[in-house]
Amino acid sequence: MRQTPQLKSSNDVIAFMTGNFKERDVNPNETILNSWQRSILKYGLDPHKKREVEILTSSEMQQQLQRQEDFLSIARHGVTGLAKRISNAGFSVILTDETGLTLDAKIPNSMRDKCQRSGLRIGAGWSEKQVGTNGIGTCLAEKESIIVHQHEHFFAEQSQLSCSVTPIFDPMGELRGCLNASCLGASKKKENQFLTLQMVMMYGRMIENSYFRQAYRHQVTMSIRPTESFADLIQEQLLAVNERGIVVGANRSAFAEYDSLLSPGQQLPGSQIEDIVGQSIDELLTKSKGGGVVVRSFSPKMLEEIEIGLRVPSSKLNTIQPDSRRKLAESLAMKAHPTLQQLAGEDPVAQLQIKQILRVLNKDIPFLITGETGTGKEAFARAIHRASDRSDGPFIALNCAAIPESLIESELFGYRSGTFTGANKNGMKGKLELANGGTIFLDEIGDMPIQLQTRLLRVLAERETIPLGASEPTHIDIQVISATHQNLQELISQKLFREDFYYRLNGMSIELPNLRDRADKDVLIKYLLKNLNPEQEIRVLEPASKILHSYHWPGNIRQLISALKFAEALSEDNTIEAECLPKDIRCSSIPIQNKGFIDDSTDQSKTLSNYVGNQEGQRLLETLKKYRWNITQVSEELNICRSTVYRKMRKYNIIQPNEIY
Ligand SMILES: Nc1ncnc2c1ncn2[C@@H]1O[C@H](COP(=O)(O)OP(=O)(O)OP(=O)(O)O)[C@@H](O)[C@H]1O
Repeated sequence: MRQTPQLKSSNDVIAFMTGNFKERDVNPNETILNSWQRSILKYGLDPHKKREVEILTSSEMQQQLQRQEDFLSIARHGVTGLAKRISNAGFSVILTDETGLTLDAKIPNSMRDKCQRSGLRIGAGWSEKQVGTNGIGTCLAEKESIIVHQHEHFFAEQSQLSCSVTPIFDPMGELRGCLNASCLGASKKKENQFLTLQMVMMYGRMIENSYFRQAYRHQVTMSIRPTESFADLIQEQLLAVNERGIVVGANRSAFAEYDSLLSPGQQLPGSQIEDIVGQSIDELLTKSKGGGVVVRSFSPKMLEEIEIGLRVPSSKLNTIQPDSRRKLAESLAMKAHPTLQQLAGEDPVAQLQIKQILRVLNKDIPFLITGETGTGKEAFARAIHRASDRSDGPFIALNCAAIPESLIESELFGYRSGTFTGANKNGMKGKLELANGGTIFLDEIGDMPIQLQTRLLRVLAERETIPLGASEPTHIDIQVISATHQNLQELISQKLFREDFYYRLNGMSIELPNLRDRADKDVLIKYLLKNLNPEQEIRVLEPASKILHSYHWPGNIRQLISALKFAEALSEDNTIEAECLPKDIRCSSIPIQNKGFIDDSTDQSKTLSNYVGNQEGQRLLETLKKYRWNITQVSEELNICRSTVYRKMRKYNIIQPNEIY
């Protein structure tokens, strides 16, 4: 095997890369160069060493597929459609998640063995960190459509592949995965792959658009195109509007089309639909007969005639009178975001909380919501906004854990034109400015980098923000709601969270109960089933109800919703039997009500081997919770190694909060 020289300076790295490219007869573009640089410097990879693609075991993959069920069912048609068109030409089609893990693969039969050997298979990990420069990993890192052709791949093992890949974003603009078409032994010319890339991009956009429609299925959505124009799927502009005719969502094409046409300070989300398409929501509903007919209108923004196709989330809208339409639209929107009263259900603790919230509402008091994943922190924040005097203003959410630390600052404060090279030339409004007159929801606040806590603290005290690159501060009037599943007091003691920032955020704290502790599970289940299927009353039979009551619900209400959806789909005669529930819930045998069977009195009793079957799972779950899911501490307490903790967690279907859904 060849030895790679020591690369001490960036000049060494450049010389090393140049040598490799020359040897391979590759003329790399900037994307490939950057990716090679990352592979060497960031991930410490060596192109002269052999590197196989890592494949998950089938049980690990099973878990991943369950977690990604929603994404997969949305993307499936796109993957199959693309495969139908290009598999005869020898292409394999691959769908991955945002980490580069292959979730779905359509491989031409004749090439199955070859492709499997090259790692074109479900369960294969294609991140740059794992295999250096490659179509999938590099597309995910760069968040743009790319071709990685043959010897541009970092490792020789992949140099037979030519990959055309496009990223897939969810309706909130978050990277969700990518769609890839790969072929083995293509012609040497990279240009021959350009058409394939166009096709992949088209199907990628179609997946994003069905994702958009699925996410906004409870809202009116509209597809807009210039009259008489040739239907171009990549260009399909989609908008979602709420019951007051305010744009609440837009797909990539709509953003690209309208954002530059809006007046300074105006943003697409938050705009009145009338300003965009020249008709109010009521006019559109009436003229389209509740969504049945395409409406023609003159767009004051595009300054041309457009056609608007509406999708209205209930067939009832076709038959009712225009003036009652608004009421129905309102009730549909309510369903998408429950009110405070709906959230409280009949849980006495939650009802008391609501009373207290209503007492302090509109008094400029920040709320801090805590609770495990899926307990409804965001739902509560939205309901508080909706109940407040600011309900007509924007509700802007920032998930501090979901975006890289380096981007939080610009997301929050925005920047003015000319601040960064490569950034939007018109600058970007930060979330704080966007939330002006409304509410900002800072989700997973425990993940806010400490230096930004200092900056945000100042903004909240002075009610002024200075975007990056701006000279003048902008006044802001916002309600702040933050949320976390972490113990902020503990973060404070570890010096990871500022105490003064904590007090600034914690005007009133709202601690949401875990689902397993809620006293009104039956009422909640009834409410959720009614939401899932307003037309029919769904009954839950006693054995199924018992399981729903005794399961430990690590994913709380979100997991319950997903279990009920699953059960409803399998139910017959509107009756949910135990067999209709997802297997992991049916088979999870951790009887949480069976308290007291664990003897904690001696140190010896802590050892996991003292417990058998259900008791072992129960003991593990309790220890995990006691140490807030710190696996090292749990392994020490239970006297087992870390990998055994993970293995046992899998065995008992124990899922760490925030790892699910
Ligand atoms: N009390 C409730 N009644 C009915 N539905 C609820 C309730 N609380 C939450 N939900 C629903 O449960 C789902 C998950 O809620 P939400 O996203 O607000 O949880 P979360 O605590 O913010 O989760 P995470 O910490 O993982 O972001 C949403 O669909 C929400 O509408």
